[in-house]
Amino acid sequence: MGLEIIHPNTCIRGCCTSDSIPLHLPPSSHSIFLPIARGAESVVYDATLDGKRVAVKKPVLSTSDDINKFHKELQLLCKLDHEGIATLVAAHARPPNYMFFFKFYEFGNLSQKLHVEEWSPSIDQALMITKQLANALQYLHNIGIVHRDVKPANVLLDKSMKPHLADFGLSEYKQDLQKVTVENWRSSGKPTGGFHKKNMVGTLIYMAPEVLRKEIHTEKSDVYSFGITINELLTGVVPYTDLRTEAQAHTVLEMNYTEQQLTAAVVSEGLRPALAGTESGAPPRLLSLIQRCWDADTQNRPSFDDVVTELDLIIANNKSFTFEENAVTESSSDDSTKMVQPFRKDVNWFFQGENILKTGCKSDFDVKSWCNNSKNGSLYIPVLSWGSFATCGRRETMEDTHFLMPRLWNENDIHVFGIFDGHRGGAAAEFSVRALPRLLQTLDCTSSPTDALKEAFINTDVAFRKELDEQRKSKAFIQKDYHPGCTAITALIVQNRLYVANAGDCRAILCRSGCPYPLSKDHVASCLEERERVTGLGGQVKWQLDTWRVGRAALQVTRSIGDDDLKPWVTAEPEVTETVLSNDDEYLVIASDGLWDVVSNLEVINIIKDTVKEPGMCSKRLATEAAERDSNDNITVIVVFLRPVSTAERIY
Ligand SMILES: Nc1ncnc2c1ncn2[C@@H]1O[C@H](COP(=O)(O)OP(=O)(O)OP(=O)(O)O)[C@@H](O)[C@H]1O
Ligand SMILES: [Mn+2]
Ligand SMILES: [Mn+2]
Repeated sequence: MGLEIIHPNTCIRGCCTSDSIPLHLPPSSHSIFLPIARGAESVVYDATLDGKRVAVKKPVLSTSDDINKFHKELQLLCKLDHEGIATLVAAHARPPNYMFFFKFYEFGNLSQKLHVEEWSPSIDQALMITKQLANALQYLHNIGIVHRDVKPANVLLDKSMKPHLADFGLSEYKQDLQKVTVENWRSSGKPTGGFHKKNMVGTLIYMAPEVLRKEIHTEKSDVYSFGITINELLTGVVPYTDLRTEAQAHTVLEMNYTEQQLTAAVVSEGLRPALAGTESGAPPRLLSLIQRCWDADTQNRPSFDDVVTELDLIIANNKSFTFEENAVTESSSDDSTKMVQPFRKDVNWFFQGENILKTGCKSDFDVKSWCNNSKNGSLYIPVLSWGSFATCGRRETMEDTHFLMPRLWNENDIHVFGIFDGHRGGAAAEFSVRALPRLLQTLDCTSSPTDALKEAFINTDVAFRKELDEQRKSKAFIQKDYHPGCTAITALIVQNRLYVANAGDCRAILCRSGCPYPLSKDHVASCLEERERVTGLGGQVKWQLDTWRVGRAALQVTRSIGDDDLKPWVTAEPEVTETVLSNDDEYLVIASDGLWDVVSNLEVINIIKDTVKEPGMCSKRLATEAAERDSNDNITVIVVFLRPVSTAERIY
């Protein structure tokens, strides 16, 4: 910053000083714009300082305690200098304005990224974030500071997805912890007041048992919160909702802990969030590190020095895993290679799908050609909100996957959503959920949306089968009769037009003027048209057991990605419908057959009618209903509202 430091560079009281960070600023140096977040104790604004974008944190100062707290936080921030910690670039610490100026972190906080944007990091990204965060905490602990509020909402991400630990509002020096803990709990004597209200609510799920028991907070309490945070990063699941991994969807959905019950369970029953599975691509050593971090006994938790050492080993092994995935495994006496061995037979299909475009990724596609740019102001543009819910239901494994990609290409009026329902294993669904949206974004500029969707489906199928073939050839433990596949449905919204591409028996419907309006047709062998298409191509369809089925594999669906033993009959070419949206269109429901098997189109509309009008809640309600009706399949539901919903309808 070219900002001049005005001497003496101190706060009004003289207790905060810095050689490099300006502590009072001329009013002309900065402009403050809209708030980006309202925290419990501050409002954070988008702002510029000396021409550069910054985030300004203005604490709510209502008592003299609040002002003391501001000075304490500033003193502390002036001492910190680490790339894994949000950088304070300036402060203003004189009445009437008390403000912190931070470097602006473009990608917001990790909690938003995971749960609002539903970002799911690759294992390499997750490991990078884990390592940087551990480095930052190691640095803090080594200079004698305990953060005390480690959680995804306090991890800010920059453009390259590097994490920066923020929010030192609760931090303390180690030597002061005992005193502070006692004071804090004493002042929380009032049932709703003080520390309890401010510092407990919202962060409860990251708090270590000793903190919940109101015993002394130590630096090991940060280790616990770190463990919970990293597990959340790997699973994408908010702690204790555990929804993606539970077998009995309906009982879990109704399991609604009160804060007290949760506290009791964490403290005395050792309850923890569901640990990430190896299907997340996480090395088993990382999973066991997480468990050690959240051990009930502080003595069993590693220090951050230990965490960092262990992470270095895990990352080194992970590299050899991802780069040598196809290599022949040779026996080796090296200990670290042995750890990796059990992993090599599991191909990470998410990862394979993600890497589809490593080479030849061109993006000269001018998507604007899809939009109607006429000055005609009467063009109807739906206002979207979206949510999803996925559960494995009564099955033991989850073979459904889905993605939500609103504002594709950063275009306000282009959005894509999709569901993949795997069969004969999850590989095709895992591969496709990453590959298809990527392929869609790199098509050449002449395609119409309909053709682009068709091409994306077909290219995904070709790429998946090619990858499978390569895995087979490289003797990567894949059996000869392994022919995974998945059905796929994708809804693309471009301004007022909705395109639904479907291959298989997922389904999308629109609620138009209160009635269900189908947007896709199920491709199953019991449908005469499809049966004729398959036999026309020389494929076999036979009545077996209870229904029509295709080929030796006896597949019920007639279109899919993968299923290479049934190509070309079971084609990946989707049928695409185009619908012009108007103000009559309320919402879109896309789901895997786990829902449609037991809930009809009309019932879906009726269920949403008496559910809180929030898309995530509606999705969950539909999936719960299907689970309760004994759907014996995985269930994935996406709900997209196409009109703004009034607050009254939301709260209800
Ligand atoms: N430098 C920054 N760049 C971008 N966004 C930021 C920045 N600092 C804060 N934010 C946003 O503001 C939110 C609140 O910031 P912070 O946690 O520092 O405030 P707080 O009032 O202490 O919040 P809490 O309610 O967690 O106590 C962050 O979660 C983040 O979304
Ligand atoms: Mn915060
Ligand atoms: Mn805070």
